[in-house]
Amino acid sequence: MGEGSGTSVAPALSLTAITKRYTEAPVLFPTSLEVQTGEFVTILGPSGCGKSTLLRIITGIIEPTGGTVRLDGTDVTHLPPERRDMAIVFQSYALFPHMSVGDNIRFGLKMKRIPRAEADRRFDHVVGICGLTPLLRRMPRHLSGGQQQRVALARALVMQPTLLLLDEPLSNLDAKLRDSLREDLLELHRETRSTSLYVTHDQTEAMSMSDRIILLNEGRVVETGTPRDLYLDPKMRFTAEFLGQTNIVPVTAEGRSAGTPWGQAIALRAPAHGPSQVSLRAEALRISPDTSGPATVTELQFLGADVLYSVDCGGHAFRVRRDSDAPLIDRGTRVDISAMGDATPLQDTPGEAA
Ligand SMILES: Nc1ncnc2c1ncn2[C@@H]1O[C@H](COP(=O)(O)OP(=O)(O)OP(=O)(O)O)[C@@H](O)[C@H]1O
Repeated sequence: MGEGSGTSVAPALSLTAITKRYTEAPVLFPTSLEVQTGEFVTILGPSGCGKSTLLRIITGIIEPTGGTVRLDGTDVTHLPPERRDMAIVFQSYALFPHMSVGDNIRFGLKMKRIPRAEADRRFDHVVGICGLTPLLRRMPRHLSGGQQQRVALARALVMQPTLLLLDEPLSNLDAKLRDSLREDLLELHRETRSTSLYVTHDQTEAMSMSDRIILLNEGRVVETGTPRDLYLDPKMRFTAEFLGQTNIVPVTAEGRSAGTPWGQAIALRAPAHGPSQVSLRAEALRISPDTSGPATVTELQFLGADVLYSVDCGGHAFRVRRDSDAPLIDRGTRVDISAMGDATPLQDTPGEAA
């Protein structure tokens, strides 16, 4: 991976107009994406959206119906998996059961005939940062799930692949272990400066780990961006609803301004005309008791740090989050409602039922 002097460096991975049909119906519509060297990118989407299909195409387990896969600028579309410089960590740890932890990690280095001194250097480095030194002589069956996944990760990292693929690697672990391994994964990514493509249906994992998220639905890229951009300023309705909890609010737009069901004019970040929709997060809405207010509290849930209110406003249901140290507002109370900040008009994704 040369740093071209002044010339642009090819992305570690680039997919151009990848399509896939197993039978009649397309599973992937023309899909293009790039992962730059050193990036941590997540492909996020609900079950059945085509994540595994895309991953299998990237690894070379299946061929796409159309399009091109490039690794560091080289076309690998028709190369078998073993000739692609990638390593993959699966949700099932897939360690060799008859080999010790140390031998599992060394296996790939031997297969690739990496010279002894270089192999030892890489092995020591990765084992050290993965915290596996005390476990090197153990057999996989004597390890916990979290430890096995750490070994699988070390086995992949030691190969220093152009691309590290992580296929739902945390989904077999319990919630607490998942949180701590998530932090470890990020630290490892930074320390090894690997280029990582993470695949998950879990929006919390995607938001907390990624430099960028590629959101997939029904075989199409819906939207791509940093977790912050996708959460705070989604352009697509699907994005707004998939990431966190939000209110899809019907508005009447006139250029850069839109009228809400409670009669407030809110600023739009992009112009729109006529009936439109915007996403307003539960924390972006405010309510306060007001006997002549346009809304009524229908439900409240105490969640610890905050209280989630359900509010009815002219037949529309909205959710509003308030700090729990603010005075509680009882069910049945009339309230005034307002939105903080501006909003982006949402678009429906192609193929999505309107
Ligand atoms: N071998 C196959 N033959 C026919 N259809 C398939 C095949 N593999 C997957 N599909 C279909 O392709 C679509 C996408 O499946 P895929 O496994 O890629 O989704 P996914 O996002 O990885 O889902 P999950 O998170 O549930 O694994 C689904 O409708 C699935 O039924």
